[in-house]
Amino acid sequence: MKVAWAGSREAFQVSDRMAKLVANDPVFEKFSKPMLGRKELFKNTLRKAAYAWKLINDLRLTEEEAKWLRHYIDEPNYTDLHWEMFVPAIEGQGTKEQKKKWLPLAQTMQIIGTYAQTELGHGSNVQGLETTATFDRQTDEFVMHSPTLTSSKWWPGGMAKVATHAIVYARLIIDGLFHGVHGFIVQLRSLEDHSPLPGLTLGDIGMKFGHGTYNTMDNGVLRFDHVRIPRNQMLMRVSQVTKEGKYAQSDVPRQLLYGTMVSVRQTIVADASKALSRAVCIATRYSVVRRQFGSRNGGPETQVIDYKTQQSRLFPLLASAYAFRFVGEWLKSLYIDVKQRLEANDFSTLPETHACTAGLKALTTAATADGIEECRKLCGGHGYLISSGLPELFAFYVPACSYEGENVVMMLQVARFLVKTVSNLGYKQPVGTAAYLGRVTPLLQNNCAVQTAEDWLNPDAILEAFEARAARMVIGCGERLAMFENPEEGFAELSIDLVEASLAHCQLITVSVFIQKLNHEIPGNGVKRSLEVLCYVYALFLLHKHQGDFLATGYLTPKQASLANEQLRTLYSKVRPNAIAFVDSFNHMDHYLCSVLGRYDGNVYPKLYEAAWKDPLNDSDIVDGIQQYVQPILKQKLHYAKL
Ligand SMILES: CCCCCCCCCCCCCCCCCCCCCCCCCCC/C=C/C(=O)SCCNC(=O)CCNC(=O)[C@H](O)C(C)(C)COP(=O)(O)OP(=O)(O)OC[C@H]1O[C@@H](n2cnc3c(N)ncnc32)[C@H](O)[C@@H]1OP(=O)(O)O
Ligand SMILES: Cc1cc2nc3c(=O)[nH]c(=O)nc-3n(C[C@H](O)[C@H](O)[C@H](O)COP(=O)(O)OP(=O)(O)OC[C@H]3O[C@@H](n4cnc5c(N)ncnc54)[C@H](O)[C@@H]3O)c2cc1C
Repeated sequence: MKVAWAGSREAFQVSDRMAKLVANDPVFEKFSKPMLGRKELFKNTLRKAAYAWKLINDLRLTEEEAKWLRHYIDEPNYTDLHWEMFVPAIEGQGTKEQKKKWLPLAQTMQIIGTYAQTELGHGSNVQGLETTATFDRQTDEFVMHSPTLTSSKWWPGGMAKVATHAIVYARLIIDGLFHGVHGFIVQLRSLEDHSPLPGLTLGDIGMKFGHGTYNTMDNGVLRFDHVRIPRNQMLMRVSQVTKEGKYAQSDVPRQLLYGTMVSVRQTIVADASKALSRAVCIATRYSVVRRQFGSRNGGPETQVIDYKTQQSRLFPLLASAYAFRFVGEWLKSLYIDVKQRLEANDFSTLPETHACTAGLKALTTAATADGIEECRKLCGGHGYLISSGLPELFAFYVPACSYEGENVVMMLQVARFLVKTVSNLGYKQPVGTAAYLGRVTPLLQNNCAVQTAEDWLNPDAILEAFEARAARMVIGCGERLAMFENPEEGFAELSIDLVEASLAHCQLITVSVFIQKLNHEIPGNGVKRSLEVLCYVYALFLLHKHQGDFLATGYLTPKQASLANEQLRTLYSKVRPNAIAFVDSFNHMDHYLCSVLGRYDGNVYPKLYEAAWKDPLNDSDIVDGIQQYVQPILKQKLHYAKL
């Protein structure tokens, strides 16, 4: 199962080696992070990043190994933006000459970059950005300027204190004419003494949710006061500005400007399973150790994992972790394919890839953030302790619902893709993830054939149910949209239904990828049978959670929906004996989990007790402030005492 989770034996070996490297190195200790002040926390992260970079070079780690190293160090930091956004932006949007100049500098970290798109006033609406880049023909330069307070760049990671360069998104203006938003490479700091360059105001935007997690990152604010950059620092693969100030667009579609976001959204989907599996591992191990009620004749109480209600909250999350792992793997291969096509100027699959990355980013991050919080509650009161590992994990993870495309805004992008697909049905056969929309007649006419709970243990029945639900919701939206004279007004009016239809479409993708995985790629019958159980749990849990959709679209009868639920209960009993094996297969080491509740050895109570004594308040019996503020209250005799 470890191999099935990792993807291959080699992948398992690489990640396992890096997990051990990090766990065994005291530099990467992280238990004390929540006790550190902001400055210490930040400096500590700088130190770890420098040490990690040295390790990567000294040990000549491959890119794959370096990624795992970063993963297990488990600390958001400036290098994330450098590697995940700055470098890909140059790769995807730079010309050959620009790549030749900038990539070697970036890849050796002689310059450190960030991605400065969001502003104080606009994040989701990229076309609404206000920063200007005005071409000056006399000097062959762009003048970067922040004309309003709301045009201040706001949020870019690593920008406040570390980055030497940024890809800045700004409105291109030539001779007073606006030519849309474009990316520009801008130097922010001196490479000699790291001071901000003239004309720039740079700072940190302040503390964020949670303590020891995202505050390791210096998310920044940046303002320009007529800062000049050479013309050749506009990223010019999509559009070019000549020395004479002529604006030209190549055959490359404008959407490629958004390409870096496609790349990172794919990474975010691949990472969702890592965060969810971590929370599920903690909650499952603890649920086996924790006992409440049910003692008979003085015997042990019941392990909380044996309560059906606990199983009904925990096991769907366990199954979701596996589902997200497989859909992440699948999306990565889709992305690698589109990347190769884009390099060869084939843009045909970009719209579908955009819809998949946007929609799956929204689906997986929302479910993972909610799932981590559910795991915290599954651990009862102890889940609220920092030492459980869950509060900090939640604080670290939850901004994924907002960054890289706010989740609802992303689902609306999927909706645009689906509406377009449906309106083209007469003359263009849909392919890939939308292929089912080409079979609307049977999907709208045939109803579910399930008659017994056993009938639900059938991938074809499940797939057809998810296809019919999604098709009926999407087509229904299409029909209602057609009644509006103004399509944009209709889209806004129906946006709630459109978001629900997009979610149904994305859930269909996750379910079908899980089923595909079982059909083709699982080594070993035992592993395959166990994963089948999880696949059914995932699908039937979604069916139960969204049974309103399945019933309202008329595909299922109430009886069939309740048979699905009956089957789900039976499936929980099949998951139970393997629950610990399922979470051990994630191969999360104690160092990575950083949780006294999720320890591999199950030695929870002594370690929980021990962790409490490490709190600085326990350094002495009488702490600072007691004598000054508590003792006087105890000793005073005021009139309230008489009441
Ligand atoms: C201490 C430890 C140290 C470790 C040290 C290690 C050392 C070094 C290690 C080296 C090793 C290397 C590896 C390191 C790896 C590190 C791993 C790190 C893992 C972390 C991964 C996660 C990173 C997360 C970081 C988070 C930071 C966050 C960043 C951000 O948030 S950036 C800002 C993001 N902003 C948004 O997403 C904005 C959202 N808005 C939009 O996208 C758009 O405005 C819109 C789409 C909503 C609307 O667009 P528009 O107004 O143009 O309108 P439309 O008409 O809707 O669209 C037009 C048209 O375009 C199509 N379209 C839209 N978007 C896209 C797209 N993206 N792609 C393609 N097409 C698109 C749309 O469909 C329309 O098409 P059409 O006209 O209909 O055809
Ligand atoms: C931790 C973190 C790190 C970040 N790092 C970076 C970075 O490195 N670089 C960078 O450039 N940015 C970064 N960002 C910014 C991030 O990309 C934006 O916050 C994100 O894109 C959301 O945009 P917004 O803040 O404008 O939200 P808004 O769009 O203002 O969202 C507010 C609400 O309005 C709703 N809404 C907005 N538009 C619509 C619509 N059309 N229809 C219906 N509802 C709508 C949303 O659903 C949401 O509920 C980061 C953010 C965070 C939290």
